[in-house]
Amino acid sequence: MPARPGQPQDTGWAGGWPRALIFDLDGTLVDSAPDLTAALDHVLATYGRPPRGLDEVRHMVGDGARVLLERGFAATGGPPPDGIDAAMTRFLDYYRAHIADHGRPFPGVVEQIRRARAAGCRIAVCTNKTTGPTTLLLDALDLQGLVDTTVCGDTLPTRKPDPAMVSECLRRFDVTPDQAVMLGDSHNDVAAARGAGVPVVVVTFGYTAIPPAELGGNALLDRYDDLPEVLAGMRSVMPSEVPAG
Ligand SMILES: O=C(O)COP(=O)(O)O
Ligand SMILES: [Mg+2]
Repeated sequence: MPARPGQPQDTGWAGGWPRALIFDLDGTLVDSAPDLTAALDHVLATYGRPPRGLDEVRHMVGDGARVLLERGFAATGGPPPDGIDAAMTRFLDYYRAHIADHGRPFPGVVEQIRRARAAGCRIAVCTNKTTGPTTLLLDALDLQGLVDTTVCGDTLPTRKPDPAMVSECLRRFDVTPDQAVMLGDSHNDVAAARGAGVPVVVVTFGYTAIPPAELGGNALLDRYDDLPEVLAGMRSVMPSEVPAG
């Protein structure tokens, strides 16, 4: 809403919450690495390759399943003999059947989403995962009802780190970049958010191989219980909070 002369600018934040929170999925909203590891190691085993295990696989997540598979094969002797598409089919067959055997929303995130929604904030999921597994995962964890829109790795021609997916979330919610906050765990999230002009909170419990503090986010989040405090700190330094006129 444009500010009237002499009135403070309406930034759209209400009750300490922005108008939109844009969540990355793997490593930010859901601790999905154990199921992704099981699926990757299952596929590798069918090719006689050794498992990679959770500690290694968690750092391979964030660029979509195909890249995860490519990384898994690269670490075990090279591409699959029948091609990556055949391996992808095996991966998706297994992953769909075991989408949330172990995966859970990170502690506290559901409560914070409920609080944000009660204050009128809308929730987007912005993930490089494709739409099929994303929908299955959100359904399996009863998150679908808490999410207003999802923009997935196959929604647009480009994926994160390109900013288009984040801009698409803003467009769907009809909000400006400073009325939204992105939460992510990787370089891809920070680059996409920054490219779209959206401030970004980096969670410190995600899957990045780069130390979270070095990703260049606006703030770090160690646990979801701290989210209101972290947002309050970010809001106090946002230029749009300076009263207009
Ligand atoms: O690598 C993936 O499958 C997607 O990862 P993201 O949810 O962190 O974007
Ligand atoms: Mg992620």
